[in-house]
Amino acid sequence: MIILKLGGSVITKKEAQRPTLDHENLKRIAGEISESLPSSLIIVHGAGSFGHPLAKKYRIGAPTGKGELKKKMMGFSIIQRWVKLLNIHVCDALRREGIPVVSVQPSSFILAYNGRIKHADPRIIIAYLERGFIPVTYGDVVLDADENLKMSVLSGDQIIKYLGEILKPDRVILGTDVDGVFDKDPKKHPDAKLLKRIKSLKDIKYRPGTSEDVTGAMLGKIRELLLLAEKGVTSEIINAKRPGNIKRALLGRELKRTIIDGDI
Ligand SMILES: Nc1ncnc2c1ncn2[C@@H]1O[C@H](COP(=O)(O)OP(=O)(O)OP(=O)(O)O)[C@@H](O)[C@H]1O
Ligand SMILES: C=C(C)CCOP(=O)(O)O
Repeated sequence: MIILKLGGSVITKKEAQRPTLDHENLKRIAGEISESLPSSLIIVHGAGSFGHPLAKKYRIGAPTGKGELKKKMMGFSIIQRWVKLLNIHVCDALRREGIPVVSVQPSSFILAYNGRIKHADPRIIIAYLERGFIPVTYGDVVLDADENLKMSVLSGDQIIKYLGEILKPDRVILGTDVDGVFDKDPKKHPDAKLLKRIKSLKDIKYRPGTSEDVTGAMLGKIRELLLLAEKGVTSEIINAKRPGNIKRALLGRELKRTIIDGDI
């Protein structure tokens, strides 16, 4: 079994202020997946410009101020709609390649407490997998049992950690828009060096998030993957913007990447 994440930085134009799909990348990646389909696959995708700017605008995941609840609930409803629409685009692209996808909406079956998954039922995903479907789930907004927060943002990366821990897949592959994890942000520092392996957060010298990414960008991702590694599941981050990389990764071929295997 493989769990594959399609990063929001790949399938959307993440810097856009409005939700904007990257049709070209999505179509190409759907084709690559169909050419290298493993016998058991779960796809998780990020939100990119369909989620992060709106989650920031409506302060989802931040304490709810006096008189703010109604506005936040409207925001929740709007974001839930946009990420669902992105999921429809992703599923459509995969279906066009003949892949029997099934959409799994996190906000309809996951409850969080303080931003972390508190209650969920993975049995539906397992049942679809057993019948040969390819479940496609995604970063979403969810209800939060913390009375201050009331709602929070659930990243696709946290879903990967959750599912990885339970399902113990053979491989966990995260496709993003850079070749892996560098010692500093490669988009800002041309001299950044690609790290082949990460065992701890200390391996990254310079760790800013991005102001527009509400789930911690690369740092948030690594945190989840290190937690997953503690449970004995290794993961890898690859560049899904480079044509052919998803296919190579799914087929287990050589490519640039960072392996996250923690202190085990
Ligand atoms: N040390 C680092 N190594 C690699 N990338 C980094 C680093 N620091 C910051 N980044 C940034 O992290 C970004 C990738 O993380 P991001 O969370 O945006 O990916 P994603 O999973 O595709 O997005 P989404 O959360 O929308 O699904 C890169 O575009 C890169 O600029
Ligand atoms: C911003 C929202 C709604 C989900 C974030 O998921 P991610 O893009 O996987 O971090």
